[in-house]
Amino acid sequence: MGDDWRELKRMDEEQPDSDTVHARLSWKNLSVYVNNESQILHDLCGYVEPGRVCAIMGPSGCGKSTLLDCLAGRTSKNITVTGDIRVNGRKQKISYGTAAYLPQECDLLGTLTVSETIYYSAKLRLPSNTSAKDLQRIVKDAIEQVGLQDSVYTPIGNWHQRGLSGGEKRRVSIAIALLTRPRLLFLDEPTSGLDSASSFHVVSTLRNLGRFGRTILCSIHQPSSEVFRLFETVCLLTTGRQVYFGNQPGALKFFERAGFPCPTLQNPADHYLHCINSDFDTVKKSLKTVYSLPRHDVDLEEDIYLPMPNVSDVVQTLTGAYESNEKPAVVAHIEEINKQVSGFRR
Ligand SMILES: Nc1ncnc2c1ncn2[C@@H]1O[C@H](COP(=O)(O)OP(=O)(O)OP(=O)(O)O)[C@@H](O)[C@H]1O
Repeated sequence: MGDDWRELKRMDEEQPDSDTVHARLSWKNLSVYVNNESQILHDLCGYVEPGRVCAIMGPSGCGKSTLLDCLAGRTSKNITVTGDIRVNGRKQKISYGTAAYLPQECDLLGTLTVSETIYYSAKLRLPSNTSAKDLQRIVKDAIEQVGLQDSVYTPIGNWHQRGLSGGEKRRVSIAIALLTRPRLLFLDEPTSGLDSASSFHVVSTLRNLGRFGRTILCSIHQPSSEVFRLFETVCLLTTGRQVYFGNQPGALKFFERAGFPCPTLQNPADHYLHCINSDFDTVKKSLKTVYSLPRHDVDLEEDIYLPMPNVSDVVQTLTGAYESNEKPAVVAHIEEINKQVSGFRR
């Protein structure tokens, strides 16, 4: 921790307002192996520009957290990463304070209030010589950035004391992550377990943080259409392979061109996940058995439940279309931004 603090102090001295220093993150030919044997991510490419919020989406087990962990530089020992990960055009280890990582579950003390929680976290995370005035200012900024000004005296809450809602607790965790003024923010499923309104509030908060020039990446499971629209960039994975990477409206065109247009009035995120989630093949198999049984009073219309061809065929078509039509442009863009930023001071 001592080194981390020194690093943070150095950053503060060198970059008095690190909020204004931007981080362009890119990854190319990124593959990940477990125990040097089985491959769980295959040749992924992508980038996130400052001010943008990128959603990593895909079915359970497709590698969302693994990708996030690799990019944040926090993989476990049995994982081998190959490929090229760059921040502002340079291969570099992401240092303390430059990036913050929010795991799915963040433990907060239920008896403390919002301001106490953030204040004590600031005392622990910031250099020990931070003045009381600066500490107060940083805490106040963090609270304001996540929109918790009206709840500063509310206890976090626990099983026997009523407190914040799930979405508000998630925003407290985001505020804590902001204390070191990170330029890169990684969040593992920040909306898991939240209802659609709270999810919308959390992702809107992230979008707002993007306005300060932060580069934000988060994995997300099944966003509502309102939440999905808040993401500027989408990274769609299935079984560790890239199905789509690019801007969010572009995904609609990509699926349409590949022969799987999103039905009118359907949430695009649901449609994409339906197309690439192989669990649907298993469901179809079991439903076929149900359909073969004599029907009673329930009039099941098979077309409603089984509108798509086999997911494995769809995935093959989509990954092929991505490789040949989209990926070259993604790679060219990565090379372009890395060329541009390599001359900048990071
Ligand atoms: N350290 C590890 N050792 C062994 N297997 C791993 C390791 N990390 C990830 N995996 C495997 O890699 C695959 C992808 O896991 P990952 O957690 O990245 O998926 P995910 O998309 O985040 O899933 P979920 O949405 O369920 O959280 C899974 O099959 C998982 O078991």
